[in-house]
Amino acid sequence: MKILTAQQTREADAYTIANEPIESIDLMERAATKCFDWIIKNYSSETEFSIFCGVGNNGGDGLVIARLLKQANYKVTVFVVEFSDNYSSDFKTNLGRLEKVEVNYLNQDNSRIVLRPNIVVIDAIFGSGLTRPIDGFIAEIVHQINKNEIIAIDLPSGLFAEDNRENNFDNIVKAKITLTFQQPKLAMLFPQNYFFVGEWIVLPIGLHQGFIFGLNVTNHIVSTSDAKSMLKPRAKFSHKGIFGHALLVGGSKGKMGAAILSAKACLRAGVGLLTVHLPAQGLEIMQTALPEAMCSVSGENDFIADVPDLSMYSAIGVGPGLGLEKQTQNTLKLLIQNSNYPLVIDADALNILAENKTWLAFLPSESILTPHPKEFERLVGKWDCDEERLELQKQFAIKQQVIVVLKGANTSIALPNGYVYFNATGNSGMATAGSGDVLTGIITSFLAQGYSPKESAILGVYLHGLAGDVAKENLTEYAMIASDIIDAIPKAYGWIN
Ligand SMILES: NC(=O)C1=CN([C@@H]2O[C@H](COP(=O)(O)OP(=O)(O)OC[C@H]3O[C@@H](n4cnc5c(N)ncnc54)[C@H](OP(=O)(O)O)[C@@H]3O)[C@@H](O)[C@H]2O)[C@@H](O)CC1
Ligand SMILES: [K+]
Repeated sequence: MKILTAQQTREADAYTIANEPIESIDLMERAATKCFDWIIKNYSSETEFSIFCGVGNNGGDGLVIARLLKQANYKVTVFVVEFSDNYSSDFKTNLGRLEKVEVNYLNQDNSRIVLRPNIVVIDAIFGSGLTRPIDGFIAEIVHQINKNEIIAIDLPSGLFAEDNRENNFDNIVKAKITLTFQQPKLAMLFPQNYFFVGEWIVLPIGLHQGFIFGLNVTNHIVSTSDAKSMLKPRAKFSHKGIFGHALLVGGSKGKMGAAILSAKACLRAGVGLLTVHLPAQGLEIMQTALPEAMCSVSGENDFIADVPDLSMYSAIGVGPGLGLEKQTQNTLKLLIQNSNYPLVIDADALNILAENKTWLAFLPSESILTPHPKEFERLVGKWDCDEERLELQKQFAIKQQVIVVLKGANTSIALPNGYVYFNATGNSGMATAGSGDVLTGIITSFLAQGYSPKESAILGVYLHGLAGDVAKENLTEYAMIASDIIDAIPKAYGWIN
């Protein structure tokens, strides 16, 4: 699904109004009704709401929600934040339609409000029309409402939809929930903004699909239907050769578990055959822990010191538990030089690359690098904010012609053409030892099965997160461990299929 900028959203609104066609006031009614429907499903009729409305169209949404909640017998008070006397036309119309609701006007001379702690605030002060950081009396209002539970409409007021580098973070609404129209905004996907956005929920409002289809957009969010459309059916009359032969290179003394987790995830994700290249001491461990995997054994006992014959494999993943021995580093160099197709590179393999940046130029194009933020920092240096981090990620992917999977909440996947796909599955329980090794196994599995590098990265990250969500349902995010993510892969497949 495309992530439109605020400007593109305005264009999509205008195009929808002109070509659906629908009156602007009716589109507002449709959007706000979606919010109302969500609110009444999630808040009992005992709830008391204070709705803070600006005088633009975000405020107009707030007024429609106030009217509908009042009609449904909720207790509702409206506060109009008069930042301008230039009311939008749809705001004016909806103010006229409001009946039997107390309306208070707040401005420069009168910005005092008293809110009891149990009141739920609906924030409709600013949406996508914000043009500068909030200050003055509006900032005072924001500070006061921030003490209460807040549902933000479209965006938390004060947060820009994309870039917040110039913003004043003291004066932004801190929502518990953000009900956002049509698609998440880029700023909602940055971990730094979680504090303001809370949990975001997308409410489709029927913007013109043909118009959105034609837009050139670089940022995307992976939806369930995107994942479904990528997943290939498994033919009835198939044999294991059809589903590829993956090679995983990993393991060292004390870190053999990482190779096992990766290997098991690779098999669970559906690869036909798997060989793991291991230090000699890993042979018995792997054969006992995972009889389905074949082993190729390095000459050294404690670490990997040579590259196996690569001719029979359809994909290679390297890194889990690899260690940083000098001979292992040379092995990685040879692997990079000798591989004719993209590699999946993780963990210690990334750390070795960070120490030997000249090797980056030799990576097979469309190789998939899967760093967590600290590993990415070792590759590209420090950043000040999430906007800058995303820029660095895109630039790195374009310059090296690789795919960068930057792991974290809303893992982002940057492609060699600069396009970025954000993932929305997964949860904090996945921040646990071995979770990354599982991801490497899954992505390598998809590559070996004949998925393109782009599909392997996007689908791999999606399935990994979804398996984490399945595991969370059964085990809570406190208690789950990496093996649980692997065990949940079958059910996660069931959710996509
Ligand atoms: N039909 C549609 O299009 C639909 C739109 N929808 C809804 O409309 C929302 C967008 O509405 P919008 O464009 O009216 O912008 P909104 O955020 O309400 O405010 C704009 C006003 O704020 C002002 N202003 C900005 N920053 C300021 C500041 N720091 N301090 C003070 N003032 C400031 C700015 O003034 P200016 O910058 O011109 O001085 C302008 O007057 C969108 O988020 C969604 O909720 C949905 O109903 C679906 C259908
Ligand atoms: K808002």
